[in-house]
Amino acid sequence: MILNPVFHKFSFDSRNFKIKPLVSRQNRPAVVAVRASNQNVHNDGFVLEDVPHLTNFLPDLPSYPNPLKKSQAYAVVKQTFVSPEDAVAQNIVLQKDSPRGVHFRRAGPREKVYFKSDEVRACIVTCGGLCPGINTVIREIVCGLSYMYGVDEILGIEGGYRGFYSKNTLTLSPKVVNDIHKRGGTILRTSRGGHDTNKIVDNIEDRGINQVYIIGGDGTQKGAALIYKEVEKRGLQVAVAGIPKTIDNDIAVIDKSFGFDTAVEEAQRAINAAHVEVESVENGVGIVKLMGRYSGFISMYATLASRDVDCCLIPESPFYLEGPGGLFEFIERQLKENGHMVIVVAEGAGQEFVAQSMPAVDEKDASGNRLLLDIGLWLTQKIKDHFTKVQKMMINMKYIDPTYMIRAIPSNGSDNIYCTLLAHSAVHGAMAGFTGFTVGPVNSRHAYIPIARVTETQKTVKLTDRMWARLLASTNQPSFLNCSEVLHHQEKAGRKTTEVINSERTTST
Ligand SMILES: Nc1ncnc2c1ncn2[C@@H]1O[C@H](COP(=O)(O)OP(=O)(O)OP(=O)(O)O)[C@@H](O)[C@H]1O
Ligand SMILES: O=P(O)(O)OC[C@H]1O[C@](O)(CO)[C@@H](O)[C@@H]1O
Ligand SMILES: [Mg+2]
Repeated sequence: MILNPVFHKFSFDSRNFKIKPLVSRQNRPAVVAVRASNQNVHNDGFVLEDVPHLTNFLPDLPSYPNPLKKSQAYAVVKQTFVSPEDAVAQNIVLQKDSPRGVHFRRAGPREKVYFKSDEVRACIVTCGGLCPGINTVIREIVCGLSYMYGVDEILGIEGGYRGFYSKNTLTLSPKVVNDIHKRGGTILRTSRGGHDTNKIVDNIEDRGINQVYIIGGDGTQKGAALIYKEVEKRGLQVAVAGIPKTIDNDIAVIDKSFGFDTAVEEAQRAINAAHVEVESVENGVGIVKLMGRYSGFISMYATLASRDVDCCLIPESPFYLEGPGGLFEFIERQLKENGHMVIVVAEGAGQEFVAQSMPAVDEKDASGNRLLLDIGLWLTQKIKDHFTKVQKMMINMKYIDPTYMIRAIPSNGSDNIYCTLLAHSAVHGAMAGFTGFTVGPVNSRHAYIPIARVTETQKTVKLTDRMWARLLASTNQPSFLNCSEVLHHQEKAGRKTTEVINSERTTST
């Protein structure tokens, strides 16, 4: 496991159960002793990967009783505050003798806060691509700060990171954000590129901002980590909270990113349209392209949800067209047996094929992300050419690219609830003085996670996990790989990524 210096390691004192700092030995993970039975102290490998706190660099910061104590919303809650000892386990499937492993601090309100409500000046910024639910997160940060903590100074930074120094701010209040969850996109607007840490932190200082809520994907979270470090260097009382956003669901550690379920649901409409089209003609072949740069999660889940998909192609699983076990052979068989078929392809799949048939282009967006070649159009043409020219067989090809339509819709009910939990967790964390953290559910429990932990690797579909096997079993498509090739591919794709992800999730769901 890779440990970053910003990780703070603590141990549980087995007698009074106070968390106390543990001296780090050459940056090795903290292995601590806890009382496993009333007599024996076991070294059972409990590790808490904690997030920074403002008092780490501002030790004299005063604290105050949490105003939630007086909140009508929490008036009858049995346990308003999360115990400081509560931790969320990263691995919940264990064997009798396995070490207890990595834990994160449980998210939620704390007994003490490190900001007086009338001294909070918060800001919210959204960066990177769109995703359903961003407006809901904005709404719930604003309402959460206002209704739970009595904060009334909340600024919206317009147009992503560069908005800190190149745009005016919006004043946000519960009234302003009341209806925004019904709209797709982000009312604050977004951008790629333009992250200048010093200029951003200068601006934070100039505006007297002391809580920064940053909604965005892996790139955004890397930017948030730099902002946190600069804030710490300057010794500012500024809490930096990251809220992970990505439609690709490629953020490590957390169970799932918000908007993902909405995207999978919306993808059903495109898949259904493709199915209706190809079912109604002779030799109909439908292709639906879905988002997913490096991770095929939307495609995999949309396929599993649909049952009208005959073949799903994702970036993690190399495929081939010709010969035994190839895509053409499978299409031919499906057409002979059913008269039609539907293929779902993730936009990042088969990029190496498309690149071979095009003059070399290596374009990047403003954030430095490689721009993808259009696998959907390429595949459509290849299939058409093969069946009409080589097989002398007429096929009816229908290509649907709903990618931006899926990303631009408002979030569904369950994502809205999820967004509320994320926003509230971020607000409670910042008010409690935590900083340099990302929030998110780990095994269904919301946790504060060190930012570096979610940016050190991207989550991808593991071909060796049971979920991909379930998909193959459901579609009965070719796997395109035998077992040894899968492992070889995983190795080529980056041993580190595989190892880290495997160590994050040792169990297959
Ligand atoms: N390594 C980095 N360090 C600092 N800032 C970064 C870094 N990578 C990206 N950013 C900044 O984060 C913002 C968003 O990054 P990016 O465009 O990669 O989207 P993202 O947050 O990864 O979201 P998504 O990929 O889901 O659309 C941009 O303003 C970019 O400048
Ligand atoms: O909005 P842009 O810059 O076209 O980016 C599209 C990319 O953004 C993502 O939606 C991630 O946010 C990817 O799935 C997609 O490749
Ligand atoms: Mg990204």
